[in-house]
Amino acid sequence: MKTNPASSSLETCRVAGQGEKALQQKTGTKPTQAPRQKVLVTGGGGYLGFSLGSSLAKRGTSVVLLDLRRPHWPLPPGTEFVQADVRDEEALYQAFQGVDCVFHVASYGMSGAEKLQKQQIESINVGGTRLVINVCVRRRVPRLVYTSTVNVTFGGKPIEQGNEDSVPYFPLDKHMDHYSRTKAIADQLTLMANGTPLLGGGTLRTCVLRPPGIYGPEEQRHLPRVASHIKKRLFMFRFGDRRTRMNWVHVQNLVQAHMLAAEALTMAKGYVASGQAYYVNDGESVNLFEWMAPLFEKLGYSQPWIQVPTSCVYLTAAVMEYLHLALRPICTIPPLLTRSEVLSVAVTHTFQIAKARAQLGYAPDKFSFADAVERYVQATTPQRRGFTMLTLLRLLLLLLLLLSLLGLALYFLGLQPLQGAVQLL
Ligand SMILES: NC(=O)c1ccc[n+]([C@@H]2O[C@H](COP(=O)([O-])OP(=O)(O)OC[C@H]3O[C@@H](n4cnc5c(N)ncnc54)[C@H](O)[C@@H]3O)[C@@H](O)[C@H]2O)c1
Repeated sequence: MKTNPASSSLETCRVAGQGEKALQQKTGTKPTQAPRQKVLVTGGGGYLGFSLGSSLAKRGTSVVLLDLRRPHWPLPPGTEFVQADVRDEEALYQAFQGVDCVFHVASYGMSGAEKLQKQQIESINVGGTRLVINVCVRRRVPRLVYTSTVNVTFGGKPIEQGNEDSVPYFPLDKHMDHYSRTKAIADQLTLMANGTPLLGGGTLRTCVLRPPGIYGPEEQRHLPRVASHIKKRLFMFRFGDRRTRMNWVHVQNLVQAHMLAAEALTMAKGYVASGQAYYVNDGESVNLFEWMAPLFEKLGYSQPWIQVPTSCVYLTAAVMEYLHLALRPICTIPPLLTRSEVLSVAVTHTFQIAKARAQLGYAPDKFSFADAVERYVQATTPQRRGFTMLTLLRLLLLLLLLLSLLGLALYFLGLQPLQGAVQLL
């Protein structure tokens, strides 16, 4: 993985707890060498969490990766894996011992079928965050960085070059998916916890980072899913205006932002990030279908060429969501797309990173999506296929399915999903 030259060293960011400082004054002792810093990353088995933990460990920090599941990758030196649930307070209490900074990265329900598991999403994203905050206070962890998302302010209405002051939280009751709603609650809980006194002395300082979609080598969530849809010829369709824009962030840029945010919660940096939110992205706005062009190219498939009205795609997504829920007791049919995913593609939502640049010193490196695709294609067996009769048959079947789903939608759902579609027209 490419190293990040722009990220500054975390060795300088250890903040002695107030009790520790008092002890030094009392005894008149001065530490000759700063003790090794220890941080904990929840969701440390996931893509961002593991990349962050590995980068921190490379800089000499002792890292605890806490996750329900083991990382796919071998643990690098300086890291320790703790298998635990962020909803298990006792497990968190054990794991947070001696930790200086918690990066709360774990979350659930971001994409695909997970998106519809409401209870699970709520208990992990909201309940888990509450416990993480409580245990920081009980364990005297002075810094907490929360990985939020742009979805806390984006709910399907256009946002162009929004910033932390210009765009308010999207109303909680209007969010189209539970993931975004619960991330918004967790984002606010984290910011509200800023300034909480720690048990036994000191103050908890918190901040939140709001990234858009994450990409990079070996990314597991978006790229393989989209690639599999492309290989099944489901991405012959495109929708949305060609002028629609969104941001992306390379994992290493996001790692850089997390490290800088942790540093900016220290006295050395005047606690500048204390209680602050930051949008973080690569500093570029792109159209999704143009941005994904290298993926089609490298997989050997043609670009999506059939333009479908967004309202049709939205309706189909609504039907697929309802079907998924209705059939759940019998079988699992993961929705190809959810309504909020359709809106993410079809509605412009771009954000400035000026605040992160100015306050954190964030300076995104230039990365290309094509490189991530190259790595993905090398790791999988590319299968180039021609436009055969079988493909044509599949396409016809798909069109038939879309039409039947539309019919079903009109029949069963009445006007509710139609209203959303009409707004899009
Ligand atoms: N991937 C994106 O495009 C994207 C975009 C915006 C924001 N984010 C945010 O970035 C963070 C990391 O995303 P990622 O792409 O690395 O996701 P990921 O799914 O790879 O990682 C999340 C990790 O959280 C773990 N987890 C889930 N429930 C848990 C629980 N109860 N206890 C402990 N661990 C649990 C999962 O096992 C997983 O390893 C998340 O907070 C996400 O909301 C991601």
